[in-house]
This record gives sequence, structure tokens and C-alpha cells, in this order.
Amino acid sequence: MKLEINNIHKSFGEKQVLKGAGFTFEQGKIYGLLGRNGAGKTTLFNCLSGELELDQGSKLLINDKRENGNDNHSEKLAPDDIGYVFSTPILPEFLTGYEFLKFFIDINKDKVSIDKTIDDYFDMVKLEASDKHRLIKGYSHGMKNKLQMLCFMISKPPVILLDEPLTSFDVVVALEMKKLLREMKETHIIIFSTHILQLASDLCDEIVVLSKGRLQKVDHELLHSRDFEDRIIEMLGDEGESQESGGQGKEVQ
Ligand SMILES: Nc1ncnc2c1ncn2[C@@H]1O[C@H](COP(=O)(O)OP(=O)(O)OP(=O)(O)O)[C@@H](O)[C@H]1O
Repeated sequence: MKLEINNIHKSFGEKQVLKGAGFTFEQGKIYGLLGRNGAGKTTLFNCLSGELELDQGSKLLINDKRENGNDNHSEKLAPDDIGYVFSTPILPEFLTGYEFLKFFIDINKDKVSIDKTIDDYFDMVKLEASDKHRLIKGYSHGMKNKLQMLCFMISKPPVILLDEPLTSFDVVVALEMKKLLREMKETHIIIFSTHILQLASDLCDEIVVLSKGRLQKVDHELLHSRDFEDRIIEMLGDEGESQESGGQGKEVQ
């Protein structure tokens, strides 16, 4: 399975944020999306999730399965294909975690593993028994993110977007979530935005930089090299070069 985005443009009034962003994201990998403040990472996620209309461009989900004699079956990315973990989680605060999850499981009955109970799901993200029956309103940011992650483990959308989620987790939970994401990547396309370079090099299989409205892949070799941070900072600071580069998934070495 692949997510192919082509020539995405998005402006707010006079401000052009995405200027022909293109890239192919593959199942089985965690992609780290890096970019300066205001580069357009959230805008890109909102365009992918359908929160925002594209001004121009396309987004296709390509399944590598044989259908009607064709090897690849591609279709427009639909909102249901996306699981979006917001940096500020949006959840019904007037319900308890347990009530919310029960409701979510009920409306996703067809997708739920029958061998799992609500408590099993809570155990998967290590949410304390005492917290399950508390109102979501009183949950910490990290606990709300965990609940969002649980929703995607239930509804299993093929593409998961995470907008700086791990920054709100304590070290123990962050480790658990990293483990979870590594397990989930086999069956999903996972893209997460972060400003923490250490986290990106530790967790991600590929790094993609959003600069001047376009996406650039960072050479895989660089990911675990000693020059990684210096090179990324150079790329993020090098506005002129990225504007000239064309950026349709261009690899930076
Ligand atoms: N709804 C909107 N209306 C007008 N301008 C917007 C809107 N959403 C985003 N922008 C502008 O688009 C640009 C990109 O914003 P975006 O939030 O996508 O950046 P970001 O890379 O996620 O930034 P950060 O790392 O600081 O979270 C910013 O200049 C922002 O002010």
C-alpha cells in the first residue's frame, strides 16, 4: 500500500503555504515530517485528512493487490482512510474514557477484533484502571493522545498522521508508544511531525523535510550518521536552495 501525493497547493488568502508538495509514502515505514515553525506541516496533514480542501493536486491510496487484472488499485484518499492524532486532542470531555471507548467500539463493530474486551484495549496503551472511569475532561494531554491512538487501533485506518504527539508523553509512555507505532507500521502508513530531531532519528525509517511548501526526502544513510542534526538544520535553514530544488520528493544527500 502506498500514499501518493502529487503537486499539492494550498494557500490562505495571499499566503501560499504548500507550493506543489509531492511524495510517495509506503506501508511498513514510519515517516518523520520535519519543518520550521509555520512551514505548513499541520496544513499538509489537514489537506490529507480532508479537513482542508486542496487548491490543486491529488492524493491517492494505492493498494498493491490484484483487482480486475490490475496489479495496483488506486483510489482517491478518503477521510475514512486517515487516523489523525492532533497535537491538541479533540475528544468528548463529558464522557469517561471507558464510556467513550465503549461508544467508539459500538460504532466500529465491523472492524473490532472479537477476541478483545474494552479492558484489553485499555491495557494495550497502559491506561491505569483507576483512570478508565474518570471524565476525559480531567485527563492529561498524554492520556488523551493515548485514547486517540486506541481509536485507531480499533478502526484501523490505513494512514495514520500524528501531529507532534509524543512530546506530551512522559519517558515511559513515549517508549510504549514508540513500540506500539513500530508494531503498527507493518500494516499502516505512519507519518508524524516533530521538532525533536533525536526522536525523528530514533523512531523514523525515513525523514521528509517540508521547506518552501515542498517535500524533500532525506537520504536514508544520513539518518543514523553523526552529521544528521547538522545536515537537517542546514536544510531547514537553507531557504534558497529548497526553493530552487523543485522538491517533488527530491532526495537530499
Ligand atoms: N486556517 C488558516 N488561516 C490562515 N492561515 C493559516 C491557517 N492555517 C495555517 N495558516 C498559516 O499557514 C502557515 C503554516 O501553518 P501550519 O500550522 O501548517 O505550520 P506548521 O509547520 O504546522 O507550524 P508549527 O511547527 O509551528 O506547528 C502559517 O503561516 C499559518 O499562520
